[in-house]
Amino acid sequence: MTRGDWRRLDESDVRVRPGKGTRPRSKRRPEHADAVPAMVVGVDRGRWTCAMDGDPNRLVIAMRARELGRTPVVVGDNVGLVGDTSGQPDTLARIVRVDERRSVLRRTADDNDPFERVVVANAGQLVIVSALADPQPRRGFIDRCLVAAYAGGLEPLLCLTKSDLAPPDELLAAYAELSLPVVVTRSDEYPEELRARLVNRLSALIGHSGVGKSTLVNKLVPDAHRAVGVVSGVGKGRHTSTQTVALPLPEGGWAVDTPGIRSFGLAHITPDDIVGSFPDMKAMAEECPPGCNHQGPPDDPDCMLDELVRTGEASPGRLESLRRLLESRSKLEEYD
Ligand SMILES: Nc1nc2c(ncn2[C@@H]2O[C@H](COP(=O)(O)OP(=O)(O)OP(=O)(O)O)[C@@H](O)[C@H]2O)c(=O)[nH]1
Ligand SMILES: [Zn+2]
Repeated sequence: MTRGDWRRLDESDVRVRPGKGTRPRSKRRPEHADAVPAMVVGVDRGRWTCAMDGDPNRLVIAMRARELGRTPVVVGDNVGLVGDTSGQPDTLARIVRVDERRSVLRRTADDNDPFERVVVANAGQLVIVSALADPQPRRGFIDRCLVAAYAGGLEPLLCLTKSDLAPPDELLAAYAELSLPVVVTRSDEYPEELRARLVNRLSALIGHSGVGKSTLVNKLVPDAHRAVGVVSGVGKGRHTSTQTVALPLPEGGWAVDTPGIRSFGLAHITPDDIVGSFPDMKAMAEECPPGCNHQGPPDDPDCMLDELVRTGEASPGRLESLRRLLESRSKLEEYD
């Protein structure tokens, strides 16, 4: 997603958001025909930092136009801006359009906020950062991240850090059957493979505190602190350490740090939402009885996925891995 082609992934973006069929459009369209495209890279108290044309060097601060009401606008959203888009100090543009999202990462409702919320839009990739030791890896957490990724339309990438402290073999074996890309890093080596996988994409990074996420981000985005500073300067000086921000990668693309996400919204995800991300399973799952949870016998004795193993189209381990994920969807929160 270098500048210029950052919106090309889905041309349908250019349309006004669908789903408002009853409202006459003729009134709104001429007014916003001049709206310029931008990507949201930071949000702070009613102010959105937007990169014009996806260019990290052309940041503009915007408010949400009144006509959008409370339409959520989150990091990664592609928006249309009108008004003062000069980016000069003390100027404010208006967001008049939010394009349809290609993917969504949701966080769970919590005590202060009963609604599940989208925290990152349009990320192509979810980088699940887990240390191999100190802190110990937590399979339950990784599984829940995978479910959130598959259901939200993001490709997962497992990033195992601190390989100087423990070998990755056991975890690699646990996820081998999911054909999931994995990179292994240690802080005394440059994370070359990870860098290559982030170029020209919008990637969200998730991981527990202490796994080495900041260490990685600081290597990948040499001026990360400055970039974050730009965003925090926007909303009257508040600390942004708990904010989700998109950091520009030197070669193009963005890494979205998500320090604010403590758990994922998995409540409304169905087994089919997850199975849909497995091309080799999807078609067969459509042959299952209605309401099949794809767990196999005894709960789902007629699940057709077992057929894939019988015919040798899928390995028993792969089906088992998928079922473990399906199960983790309904498990209690393990992410603190
Ligand atoms: N041995 C070893 N230590 C590492 C490695 N990467 C990071 N650390 C250390 O682990 C600790 C946590 O690293 P951070 O990068 O701050 O971790 P984080 O995930 O950003 O944690 P928060 O800042 O709390 O969100 C620091 O003391 C790092 O020096 C590594 O590859 N090997
Ligand atoms: Zn089934």
